[in-house]
Amino acid sequence: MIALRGIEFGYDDQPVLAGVDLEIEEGELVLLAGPTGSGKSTLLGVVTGLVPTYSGGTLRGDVTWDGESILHLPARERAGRIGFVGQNPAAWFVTDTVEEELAYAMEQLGLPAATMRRRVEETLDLLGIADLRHRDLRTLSGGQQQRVAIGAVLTMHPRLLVLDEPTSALDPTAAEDVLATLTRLVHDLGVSVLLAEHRIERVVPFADRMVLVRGDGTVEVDVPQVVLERSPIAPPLVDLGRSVGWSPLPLTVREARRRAAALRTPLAEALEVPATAPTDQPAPTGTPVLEARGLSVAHRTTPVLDGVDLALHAGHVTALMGRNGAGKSTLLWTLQGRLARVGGTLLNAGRDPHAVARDERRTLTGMVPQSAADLLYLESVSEECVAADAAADAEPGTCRALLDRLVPGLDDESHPRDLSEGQKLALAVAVVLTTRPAVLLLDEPTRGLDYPGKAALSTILRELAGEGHAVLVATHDVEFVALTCDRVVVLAEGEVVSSGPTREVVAESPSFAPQVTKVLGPPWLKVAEVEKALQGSLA
Ligand SMILES: Nc1ncnc2c1ncn2[C@@H]1O[C@H](COP(=O)(O)OP(=O)(O)OP(=O)(O)O)[C@@H](O)[C@H]1O
Ligand SMILES: Nc1ncnc2c1ncn2[C@@H]1O[C@H](COP(=O)(O)OP(=O)(O)OP(=O)(O)O)[C@@H](O)[C@H]1O
Repeated sequence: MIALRGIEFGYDDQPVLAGVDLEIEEGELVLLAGPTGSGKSTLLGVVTGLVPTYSGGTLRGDVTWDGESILHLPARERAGRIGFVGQNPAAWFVTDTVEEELAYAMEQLGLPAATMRRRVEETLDLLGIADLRHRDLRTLSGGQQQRVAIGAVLTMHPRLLVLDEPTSALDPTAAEDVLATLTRLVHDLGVSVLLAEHRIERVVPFADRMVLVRGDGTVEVDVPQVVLERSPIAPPLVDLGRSVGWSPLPLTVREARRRAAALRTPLAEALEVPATAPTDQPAPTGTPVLEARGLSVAHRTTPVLDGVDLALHAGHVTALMGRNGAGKSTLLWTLQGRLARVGGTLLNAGRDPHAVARDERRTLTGMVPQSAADLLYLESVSEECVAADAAADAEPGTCRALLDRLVPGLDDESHPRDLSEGQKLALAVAVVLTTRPAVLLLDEPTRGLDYPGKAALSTILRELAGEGHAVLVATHDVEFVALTCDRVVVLAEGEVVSSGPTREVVAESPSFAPQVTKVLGPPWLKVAEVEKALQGSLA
């Protein structure tokens, strides 16, 4: 259906894509993966036509649709057949309400009113957003926005859907629902899907083929099984498979569980030995750094948080999880002090953050917001880093060193606006971490980060905790939680519905359990724990 031939693309003297050939057939779901900043969004842009029209840069090669070149067909004329949802869907909204947004693209195509009406209704149901239909787009949570954006392109019935990290803001259940919906379109209607994603554990089970963009701008294209044999980008299941020598590699939890039978005895034995059994941080004791009691918060007249109790202790990393729209971002901004509450008490180091002046709040609490790029306002990576060091009175080079751990080797002179999403996020995280606040709040800090980047963030947060900081991470990334967090607090409809040690909370929940727990059962959470236990039992 669509074919890329000999695609080369770059900015001035910086090559991004170096000779990409790719064909996508009708009714195929193709997963695009690769390191942060490797060129995934760029490749999607070549397909939609947004690159090079809006990106600048030089493009060589050809793009054909049913055999005819569309290289010079502008993006808006490709839009009827190629539907695109970008990494930051809210930035693309053109109307005010959910219903208007779903109808907008069809109006542009001049479809009859009755058709539009029917497709809006179908789409609201397909994506489970019927109750949001009259809502103002600006008041939606991140995950709600992502679903509306996907719905808005589906109404056009495109033959090819191009999606950039479509599940990054979705809770695990919503992500599975959206992927199941896409798969149904692929199987039943012959729609094709090209989808870039970092959390490939979510997509691999649905993918027909996988494209790995290597760091040098070339690609490897094959079935996921083959690409993952050697890929530096691999989900925990594949890491586990490689570690214990499974071949072929299992791609689904179900396959892995069958293979895992042989591990049960040695793992059970390892549990009996203190040196090889997984251990948890002892439960926090003493006075918390930050304590909220009975917090209630409303957006205008709509109650969002209802009687939330939460305590953050020095030395601990806590995860805040829960469905899209549960109130996680609202809670973080309330703890930070920006949002007013209608009830309850809140103390950070003995003070009420809402009552302190805005500038001083920043010294009490570090906050990486969901749209992390909002924190970046200077002209280059190095200016951001130098300013962050100066503002925090940190040793020169501190921010840059943090950044290099998250995404190595960014050019000092790059403009933050030109960074990939993951690079922007890493820079914003580095800027906030440089101030080393006693309390650190992060809202979905793994979007756009590859597995090595996430592992580095995990290590950095553990180090900060080790030095006595208190950290709270709102996230849907169950694998990151398993790797990083001691405790988990789950919100549902503005109330805390469960909280406790990570191992207990996620083991009890089919949607929050990481892959290792799903395959091996509790108490196993991480590949490293399994490796340690098996080495111990062989020794
Ligand atoms: N306008 C620009 N000028 C110079 N370099 C750019 C520009 N836009 C993007 N880049 C660079 O091109 C490379 C590819 O970016 P792209 O957004 O395609 O990466 P990605 O693989 O999608 O990353 P992520 O995983 O973070 O989403 C990055 O190194 C980025 O810094
Ligand atoms: N300004 C606003 N006016 C009205 N309702 C709002 C406003 N901002 C947020 N909401 C609603 O409050 C609820 C909680 O939103 P919040 O962003 O805190 O959720 P979340 O748990 O962070 O969601 P996600 O996981 O999707 O990011 C949602 O139903 C959201 O639609």
